[in-house]
Amino acid sequence: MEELSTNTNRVAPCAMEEKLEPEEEEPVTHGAQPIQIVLADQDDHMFELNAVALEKILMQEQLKDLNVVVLSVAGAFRKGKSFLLDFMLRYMYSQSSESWMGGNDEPLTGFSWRGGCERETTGIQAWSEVFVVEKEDGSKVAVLLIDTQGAFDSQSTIKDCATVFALSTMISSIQVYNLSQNIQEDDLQHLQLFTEYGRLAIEEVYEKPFQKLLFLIRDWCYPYEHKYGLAGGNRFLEHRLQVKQNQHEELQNVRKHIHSCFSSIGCFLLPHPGLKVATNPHFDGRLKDIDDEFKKELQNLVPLLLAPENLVEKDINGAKVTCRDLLEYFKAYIKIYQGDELPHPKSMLQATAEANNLTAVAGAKDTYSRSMEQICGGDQPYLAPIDLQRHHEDLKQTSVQKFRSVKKMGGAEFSQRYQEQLESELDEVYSSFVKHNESKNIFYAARTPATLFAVMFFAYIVSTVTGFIGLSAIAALASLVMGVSLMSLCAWAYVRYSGEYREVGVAIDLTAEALWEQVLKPMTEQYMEENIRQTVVNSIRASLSEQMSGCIKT
Ligand SMILES: Nc1nc2c(ncn2[C@@H]2O[C@H](COP(=O)(O)OP(=O)(O)OP(=O)(O)O)[C@@H](O)[C@H]2O)c(=O)[nH]1
Ligand SMILES: [Mg+2]
Repeated sequence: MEELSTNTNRVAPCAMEEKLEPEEEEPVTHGAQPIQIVLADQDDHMFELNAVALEKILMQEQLKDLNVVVLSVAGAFRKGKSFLLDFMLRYMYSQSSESWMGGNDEPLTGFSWRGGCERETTGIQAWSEVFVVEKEDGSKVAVLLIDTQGAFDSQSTIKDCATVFALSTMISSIQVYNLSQNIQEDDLQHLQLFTEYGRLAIEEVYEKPFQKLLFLIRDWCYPYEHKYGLAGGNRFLEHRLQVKQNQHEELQNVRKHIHSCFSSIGCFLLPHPGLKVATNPHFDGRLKDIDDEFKKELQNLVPLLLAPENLVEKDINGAKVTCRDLLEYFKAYIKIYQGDELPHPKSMLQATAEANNLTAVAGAKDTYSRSMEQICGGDQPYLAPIDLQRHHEDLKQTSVQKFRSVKKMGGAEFSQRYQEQLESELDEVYSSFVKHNESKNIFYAARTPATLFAVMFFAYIVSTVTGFIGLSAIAALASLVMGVSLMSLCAWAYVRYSGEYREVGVAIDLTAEALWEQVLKPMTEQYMEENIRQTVVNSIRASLSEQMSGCIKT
């Protein structure tokens, strides 16, 4: 785990040249305000970049070519993210002073924060003032502070939460993962899911796609086990993220994934700020209402992230990113999340239920295919179509029954969709079995040459008769048809023999089939019908005349 140290240095806040509309009427700090750079649409769950506002922040003349440091705070909703960022703002505005935390009676302003159980921040907000910090080597960097929509509120889908978290991880160089009381396994699983969603959007992934991650545990209640602050936090995290030999693969994978995503991971344990902060509706952020222990640790935490020597410049694929570049990256990343190319992250139950149902569909389909293979597979002889259909219906029913008998998550209504999918997939498999079976029918196989022969014979008759009576134009046309049919027949025979030019063979088959279906088959059927009719009429006549002669005799 990386050890961080504190220090102070010169800072010049750089306000936007043009005043931007604040998102809401919130108190402003030093004439600056939070700017909504990513807007969340509540109804269609889409995110939109406010490119104009972001451009105004990042493309200021004195900033655009400076390397950028982006600190973003993300995590579950209502856990004090915006509150913490406002202390960071205080530090950035007055870090030369030891008393950067401000006076005891000063209300806390900046990013909008409040008590209560309903969410406050939506989408992604940036502080309109970008701070220019001179590092120890004399180089200047631009520091941008970002606040994000809290995850897991009652209005956001898992995809919304994943999108905000992934965007925050992708654009930041320092990501603060704000947690409450402990690191639970589901916190790690969500981090894995969300960072994977971010990694998926990056085209070329080098070894570690993201930079610094700080687990910030609020309301830490176990200082007797691991002390407050970075050292205690890092020891605790080391213990939590340890990959052990006898650990279940699932637990190992989460840990390996997190290690593989960030180049530096740390943890800070922050004490509870006191009951006034947590429960008093009139608390407005004054230091006098906050517990001393919390203030002491906060005094250490903020410089660990934002002191000049601790600033981590944003780096993508080994190249430093300037404010101007960051704007372009932001535009590109948001486009990916607006498109359809990425899979939709789902809730654990939904993903598990889908996997259960898909496995049951695959199992049932496999049973059907294996049984059908035994009935009409490659080695089996031709089967009468009516028998084939009967087998299909029986096996389809067995297969659906098998699907229904497998225990699946998600409920009956959910699995009905998969049953329908199974039925339509079975019908598709059946139609390919039908084609395969037909190809074994010698008459079916001979249909193309028979049709071509019939055409040639008919054309020969027409050509001879019309030639004889002097209709030479029609005779020539009939000879041409005969020649084309003969050539088609030769070509078809060659394709069937050699297996080359298969598309020519398919075209000839299709033409012959059309001729068969449209002309020859109706003619044959008509002829057969006529024959049958004639036979029936004759037999009725015969039996009638027999009866009549019997009557006359009696
Ligand atoms: N228990 C506890 N409460 C805190 C802490 N820090 C701030 N709060 C309180 O938590 C409440 C919510 O603070 P916000 O900063 O608005 O929380 P948020 O995480 O930004 O919330 P959303 O914007 O809705 O995601 C406020 O009443 C704060 O006083 C902390 O460390 N522990
Ligand atoms: Mg907030």
